[in-house]
Amino acid sequence: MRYCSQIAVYSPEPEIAGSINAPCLQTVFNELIDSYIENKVGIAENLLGASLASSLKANLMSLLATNQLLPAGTGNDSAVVHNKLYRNDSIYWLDRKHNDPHENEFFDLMDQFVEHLNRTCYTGITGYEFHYALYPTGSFYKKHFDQFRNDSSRQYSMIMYLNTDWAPEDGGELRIHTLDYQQDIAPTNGKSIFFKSSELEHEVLLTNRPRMSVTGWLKVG
Ligand SMILES: O=C(O)CCC(=O)C(=O)O
Ligand SMILES: [Fe+2]
Repeated sequence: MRYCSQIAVYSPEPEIAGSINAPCLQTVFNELIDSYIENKVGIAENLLGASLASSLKANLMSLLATNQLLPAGTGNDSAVVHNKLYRNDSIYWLDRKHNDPHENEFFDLMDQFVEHLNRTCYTGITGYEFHYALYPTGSFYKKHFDQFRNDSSRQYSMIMYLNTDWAPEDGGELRIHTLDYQQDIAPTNGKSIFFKSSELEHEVLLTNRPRMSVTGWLKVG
C-alpha cells in the first residue's frame, strides 16, 4: 500500500518487458516517490545519470554563451513580475521542438516517470513544463510556493542539479521550510528533488558559485 497525496493506493510493480533499463529506473523512481511520501521532499541521487546530466549542463553553458538565457520572473503569464530582490536566476524552457537529442532524452525519462507515478499513485498528471536555470554567483530565490494563487495546475515540483564538485562553502542550498523543521539540500550533480507544489515553502540560499539545474512542474488540466 502506498500513500500519495493523502490517497491510499495499491501499487503493483509489473515487470516492463523489452527494456533492459526498466527495473533499474523503476528503483530510482520509487526512491524518489517513497522518500517524498516519508519526508514531504523526495530525493534520488541517480535519476538523470552522469551522461545526461553532463549533456544538459553543456546545453546550459552554450545557452549562456549565446545569450539565450532570460531573467526569470515570478507569477504566471498574466502577471509576471521581474524583481531581482526576490529571485535573480536566468532560465530557458526545454522543448521537444528544439530537436535536441539530450532534451528529448530528458523528456523520454520524464514521460516514463509520469507514467510510473500515475500508475502507482493515481496522480492523474497530464502534462509538464521544464526549464534550465542558472543562478550566477551571488544570486538566490527567496521563500515561495511553486503553485500560483490563480492557477492550481502545478501539482509536483521537480529539480535536477547539474553541479559537479559542489562543496559546502559554495552555498546555494535548497532550503525547505515546514512548521516543524528546516532542511537544507546541497545542489550536487545528478541529485533530483520532488515535492508537492502547493505544500512546501522553499528558497534557494545565496550561491557562491554559478549554480545550474533543470527545474519543472508536473501538471493537471
Ligand atoms: O533550484 C532550486 O533548488 C529551487 C528552484 C525553485 O524553487 C524554483 O525554480 O521554483
Ligand atoms: Fe520553487
